[in-house]
Amino acid sequence: MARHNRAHQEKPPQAKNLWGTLKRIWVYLADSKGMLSFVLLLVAISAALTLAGPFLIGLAVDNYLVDGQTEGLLPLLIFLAIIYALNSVAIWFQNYFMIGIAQNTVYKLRKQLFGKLHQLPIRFFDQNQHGDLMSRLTNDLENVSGTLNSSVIQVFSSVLTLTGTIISMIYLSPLLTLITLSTLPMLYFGMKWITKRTRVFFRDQQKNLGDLNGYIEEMISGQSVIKTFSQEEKVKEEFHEKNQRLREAGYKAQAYSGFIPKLMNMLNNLSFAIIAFAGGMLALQELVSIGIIVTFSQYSRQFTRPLNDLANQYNTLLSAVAGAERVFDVMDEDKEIEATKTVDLSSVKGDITFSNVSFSYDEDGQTIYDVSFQVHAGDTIALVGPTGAGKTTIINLLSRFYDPDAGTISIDGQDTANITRENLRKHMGFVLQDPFLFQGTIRENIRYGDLDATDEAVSDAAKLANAHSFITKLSGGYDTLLSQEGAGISQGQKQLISIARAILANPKILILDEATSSIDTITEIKIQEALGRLMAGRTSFVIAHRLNTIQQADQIFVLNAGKIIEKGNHQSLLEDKGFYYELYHGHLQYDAI
Ligand SMILES: Nc1ncnc2c1ncn2[C@@H]1O[C@H](COP(=O)(O)OP(=O)(O)OP(=O)(O)O)[C@@H](O)[C@H]1O
Repeated sequence: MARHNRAHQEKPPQAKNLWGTLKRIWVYLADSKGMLSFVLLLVAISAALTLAGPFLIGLAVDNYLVDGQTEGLLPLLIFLAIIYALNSVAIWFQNYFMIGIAQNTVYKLRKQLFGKLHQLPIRFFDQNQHGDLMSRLTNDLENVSGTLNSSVIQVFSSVLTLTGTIISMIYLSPLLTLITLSTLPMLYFGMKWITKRTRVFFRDQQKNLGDLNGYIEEMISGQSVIKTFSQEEKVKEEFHEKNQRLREAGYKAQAYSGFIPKLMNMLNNLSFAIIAFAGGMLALQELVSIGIIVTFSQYSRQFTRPLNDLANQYNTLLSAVAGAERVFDVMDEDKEIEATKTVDLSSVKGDITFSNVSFSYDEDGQTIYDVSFQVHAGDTIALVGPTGAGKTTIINLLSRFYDPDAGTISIDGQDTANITRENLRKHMGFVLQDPFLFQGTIRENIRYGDLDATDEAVSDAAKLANAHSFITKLSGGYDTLLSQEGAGISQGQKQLISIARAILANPKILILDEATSSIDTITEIKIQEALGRLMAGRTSFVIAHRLNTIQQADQIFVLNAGKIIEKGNHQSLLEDKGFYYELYHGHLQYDAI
């Protein structure tokens, strides 16, 4: 079946919602509320200990060092050492528990995102680059996890330390506090200038990373096509372009955010100089003590550090929010909707009716126009017509990969819109041109048709599918491990395995997409024979490319430009001397017969 992968459709740039996204992340974090409270308590303890250090050093200077009195100094220093040691222990525990919380949160996000992918319609996968989706599940989530690990603690600790430091400073000397804080406006405007730019660049960086990953994924899966068409140079060029774009976005994001520590450092030194100078002047007038100047010089670093941390965290936070937004974007996609009142089809006969079905993939143009037909249970229907006529689309509608815009499709008289997709597809089997085999043994791949099947049932199905003899000739037999996508066995053998899988699933309705690629005559005969057995007693829709399938079909639907233009069996259609007759005699270009 031709799956037309549409170019990745970019949504128009939207005002991204920082607080909204943070709130959504909080909902996940809130599940570990108890643990988080404990971490925050530890953060508060270590913030208090951080404040106590310089305060005690100031005391030591004023009470002991300035007076030259050493008695009592030692216990004070021991006390100071204990405070610093306790602080380290508290910090270690904060990190330890926070890593657990972050991992839990991202585990839940990952689980939900992966779950959501399975609820999305095929349309979504047609419209989004697969590698980009993978990037959301890996890079973007990793980004969120990394930030949670560090940011939550940093932000709380910075806010507490900052508030505590300023309160202590005001307590010690309001005047010196005012002088020290005079560098703040410079800091504020500098930061504003930088963060305004970095936010855009971080988003760009994540987007370009997703784009590059998507490209790499596609190029790795399409390696054989690239090689057969000698497109290596073009691919390298395209890669180079995307790689360059990522480099530029990354460079800008990092370079601008790299200014932040430099700016902080400069202001740090400046405020240190201001304290030394202004403090010295005040001390000369006996307005402050030497101890207070020492405490202030420590505190000034202590308040620029949390500010620095906050600013750094703000950037990491922005990049994580950009990642989280990309995750939430997928989570917010509309799920496939099932009817509220569904009928349960436990068994089906296989009568199928299309009544005035119309459908278009997008607003650009209609794909299927007013298609109506009736199929009796057990019949074989061949869908023929030029490429792009709508054969695959008819199948997509029947199996509800897409729903019609108008008209109804029914099975045994039941509108399929009222049957859940899962229920519907239980009664359908697919044998596609390029069967998808998973990494695993041949047995597991056949058993995919019915997970409860015994080994004996698997080999019986393989026998009916003419696959048994080639499987037993493989050195590993049924336990032969197939590498990804079934590499390691031939195209014809893959077909036989997929037929065995369909036989095991035992569906009432079959969808067959005949391979157009040439398969050697012996395998071809084996496939035809196996298909004959598989189709017996089932309603079969065949996107037919082979003459004998078409000739033996009970009904042939000739499609052209989304309409069924002729119906009948091979003989009657030839007698009509219409489109089919022309196709058959090669008067019309038709690459599928
Ligand atoms: N996912 C999609 N999104 C948008 N348009 C699509 C999509 N899939 C198919 N189309 C368009 O719908 C039309 C019918 O396509 P369809 O795949 O049904 O043709 P087909 O008869 O099966 O062709 P082929 O024999 O080449 O497989 C084509 O014009 C195609 O470009």
